[in-house]
Amino acid sequence: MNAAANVVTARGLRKAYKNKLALDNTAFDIPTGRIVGLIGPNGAGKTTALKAILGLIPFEGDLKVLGRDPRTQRNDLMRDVCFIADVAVLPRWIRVGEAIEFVAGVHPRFDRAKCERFLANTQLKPNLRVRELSKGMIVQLHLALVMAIDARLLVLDEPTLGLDILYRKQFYQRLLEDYFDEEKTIIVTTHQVEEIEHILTDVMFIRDGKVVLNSDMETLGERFVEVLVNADRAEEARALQPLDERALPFGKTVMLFDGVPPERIAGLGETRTPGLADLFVATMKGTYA
Ligand SMILES: Nc1ncnc2c1ncn2[C@@H]1O[C@H](COP(=O)(O)OP(=O)(O)OP(=O)(O)O)[C@@H](O)[C@H]1O
Repeated sequence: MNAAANVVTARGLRKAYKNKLALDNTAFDIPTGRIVGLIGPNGAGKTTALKAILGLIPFEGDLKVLGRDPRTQRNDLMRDVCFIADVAVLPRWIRVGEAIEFVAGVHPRFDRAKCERFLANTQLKPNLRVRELSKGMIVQLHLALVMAIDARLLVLDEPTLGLDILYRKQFYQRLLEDYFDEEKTIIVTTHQVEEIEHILTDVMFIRDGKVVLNSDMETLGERFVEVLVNADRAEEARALQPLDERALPFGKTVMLFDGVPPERIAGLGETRTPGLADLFVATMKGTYA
C-alpha cells in the first residue's frame, strides 16, 4: 500500500512519560475508508496514540496524519479531523440550542440539519442547559455535534462511556449508516468489544505501548479459527498448539488456533470464526498475571 492511501502512517512512534513508556517504538498504518478499532487493556497506550495522532502531545518518531506532521501542522490538520475529547469541555451553562449555534458558527463543515436529526428522538430539547442534562445526555449532545461535522478523520476515544445500551447500539449504527463512507476514516477505542465488532473493518490490538496485531476483519477470520473439540480428540488438538483453550460442559473444549492450515484442523471438531472479544482475551493472556 502506498503512503498516500494511508490516513495515518506511524514508524518508531515513542512516547515516554516520566515513569512510563506509553508508546514503545511502535509502527502501524491506517488506510483511508476504514473503521478501525483500537483495542487494548487499561493503560496500554490507546489514548496516548490518539493524542499523538491529534497533535495534542509531544512524541518521538515519524507520524503522518493525512500527510501532515501533527506536531508542526496541527492547525492545518484540524480542518480535516474531528474528535471527541473529554465531554466535560461543554460549558455547564450553555443551552443545547446555543451549543449547536456555536458549532455552526465556528465550523464550516458542520451540518446543522444533520445534528438536529441525531437529536430528534432524544430528550435533548434546545432550551435545556448542559447542567440540567444527565451524564449520558451530555455525551449524546457531544456525539451529535461531532458527527454532524464532515471530517475526513474522526477520532473517538471511548465514545459511549456512560451511555445506555439502546443509545450505544443506535450510535454505532448511525456512525455506520449516516456518517461513514469510503472517503472517511474512523478510529475508535472502546472496551465494549462485542458492541463494535460488527461495524469495524479493521482492528488494532495494542499492548504495553506496541501495536501487536493490525489486521482487517476478513484476514482475521482466515487466520484465526475456533474449534469445538471433543474430549477424545483433545490431545491431538493440543499438539497443534492452540493460542488458548477453555472448557465447555460435557467434556468439550474450545481451542483457538492462529494460522494453522484448515486441513490440519478439519476433523477435530466443529469450527467457527472467533469473536473479537475471545480473540482479544487470548492475545492478551498474561496481562494481569
Ligand atoms: N499525562 C501522563 N503522565 C504520566 N503518565 C501518563 C500520562 N498519560 C498516560 N500515562 C501513562 O501512560 C500509559 C498509557 O496510558 P493511556 O491513557 O494511553 O492508556 P489507555 O490504553 O488509553 O488506557 P485505558 O483503557 O485505561 O483508558 C499508562 O501507564 C498511563 O499511566
